Amino acid sequence: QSNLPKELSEKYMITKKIGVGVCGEVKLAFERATCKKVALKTINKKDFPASVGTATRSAEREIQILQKIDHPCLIKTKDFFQTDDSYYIVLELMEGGELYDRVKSKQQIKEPIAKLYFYQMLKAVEYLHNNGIIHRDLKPENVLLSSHDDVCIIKITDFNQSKILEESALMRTLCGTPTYLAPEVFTDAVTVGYSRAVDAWSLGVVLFVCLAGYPPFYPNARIGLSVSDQITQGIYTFIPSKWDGISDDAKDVVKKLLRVDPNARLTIEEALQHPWLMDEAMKETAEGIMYPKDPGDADATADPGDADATADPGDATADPGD
Ligand SMILES: N=C(N)N/N=C1\CCCc2cc(NC(=O)c3cc4cccc([N+](=O)[O-])c4[nH]3)ccc21
Repeated sequence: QSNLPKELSEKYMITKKIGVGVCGEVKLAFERATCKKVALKTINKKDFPASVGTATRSAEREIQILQKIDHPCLIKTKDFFQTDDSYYIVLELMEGGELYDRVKSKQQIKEPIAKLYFYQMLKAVEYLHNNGIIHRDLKPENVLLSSHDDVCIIKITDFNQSKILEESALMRTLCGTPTYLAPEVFTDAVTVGYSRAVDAWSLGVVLFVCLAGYPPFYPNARIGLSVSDQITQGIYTFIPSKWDGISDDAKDVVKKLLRVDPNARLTIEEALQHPWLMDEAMKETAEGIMYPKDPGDADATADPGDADATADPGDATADPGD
């Protein structure tokens, strides 16, 4: 093990590599005191945005978010170390690995399972949005599965691109008397504050990939249309051979999330009210694994030591769009 922090190797025995991410790797580790299995994610500091200043700030913002969030479908950090060139984050083990690999190996995920995973993603992103956090990088690589079983907990990870919404100057302006306020300030206000809609779009793409086994937007899907043209024009195809066995309700959710106009796009709340998600059996299963009655069968019993240091939202830079 290259220059690991002493405290880290004293507390954990690090063994084999279990996942390789674009930025750093994930290794299986054992907490020496309890013999409990954990995951150790290493993130090279050089993988954060260029100049040192913002790198540390963006890294600190992510660590802040990771330590503040508390939801069954969001990754929980158990410990944290750093050296000059790397961050070492100890996490709950997610033995099912990335949703990306599950979709790749299964080609298409059965509709009821895709719905169970999608419901959990919606609940996790609903929690983030209610806490003024936008993920901005939702994709199958950032959705982890707690086990190899179809019915399992999913957890969203990687808050590298996340933004914390804070009260904006525009909000303060709109609270004052508008005597001297130009009309465009009001019209602009209608569209600003929709940056969270990007997460709804991304979940639409993730759902499409889980159900169909191929993405809605990809090179040469339409001759002469680049991927970004396909996206900005909202052009994609439900290939019959892949979609024939899938319900119209499922297709309808995808259509309403993949709306180019963010104001017309389903919000997370609206998606949770869509007929496709009005499935009591699925919800019962989901709530049962998210909030197990008997703490014994919790996937990772919360360690009382996991103090959730609440970050002050004012600390981070808000997305100018907000
Ligand atoms: N990039 C960034 N700035 N923040 N990223 C982050 C923030 C810190 C948490 C975090 C965790 C992961 N990934 C895992 O945990 C994980 C992947 C995986 C694959 C197979 C098996 C297991 N497992 O059996 O556990 C796995 N755990 C990927 C990115 C990030």
